[in-house]
Amino acid sequence: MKKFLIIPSILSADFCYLGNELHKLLRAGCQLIHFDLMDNHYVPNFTIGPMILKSVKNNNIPVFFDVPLMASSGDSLIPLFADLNVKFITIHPETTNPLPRTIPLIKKIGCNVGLALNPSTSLNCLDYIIKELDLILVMAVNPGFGGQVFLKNTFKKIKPIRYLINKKKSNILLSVDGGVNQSNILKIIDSGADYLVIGSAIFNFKNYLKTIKNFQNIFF
Ligand SMILES: O=C(CO)[C@H](O)[C@H](O)COP(=O)(O)O
Ligand SMILES: [Co+2]
Repeated sequence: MKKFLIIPSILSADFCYLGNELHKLLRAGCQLIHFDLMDNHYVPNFTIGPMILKSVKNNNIPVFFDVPLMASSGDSLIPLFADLNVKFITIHPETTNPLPRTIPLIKKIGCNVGLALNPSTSLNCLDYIIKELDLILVMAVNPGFGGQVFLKNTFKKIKPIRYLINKKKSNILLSVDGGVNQSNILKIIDSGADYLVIGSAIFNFKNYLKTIKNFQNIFF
């Protein structure tokens, strides 16, 4: 059976009870949490920033974060995430300096490097940079909102990336984000995803433990 990990996308959580939401996810076995930073400029929505992660850390909630920077001034935000239990900082190539200048900023603060590919972003941007990456985040929706429909063309992107990673015998993780649910998760895993980022198909249900177990039992 292929190994995969469910990564809850906190965008769909109830922010009034964020600590409680994180504890519920921990009880459901999720330690890595996807935290989209949105600036209402690069994407037409606004979320939360590093202050919240600081509060999570100060309250000793033992989670780690994958932080996609959906923000126009992506580079200037990177240092703000140092020492906040951030495992991956994931950048959109459209938002940064040339990637060879941005990637060292992420490594400097001890985080792993993720690259996000929007539905319209070509795979060509991987050519010169793939060996610097720890994670490729394939966006299956246009970034900005939870609860959108998975774009079927995404499969045409997941498969060649998986092929490329395997060909290079690389450990890069392949993550898929947007519109993942019970009816498409199996096909997404079969196409080669390691991480499944899931928002509404977890948070729309009361019992996260049961919902996440149902996703994990998909092979049985
Ligand atoms: O990056 C995102 C939106 O830009 C979210 O992570 C993504 O949409 C997850 O939510 P859902 O599973 O509800 O689609
Ligand atoms: Co996301």
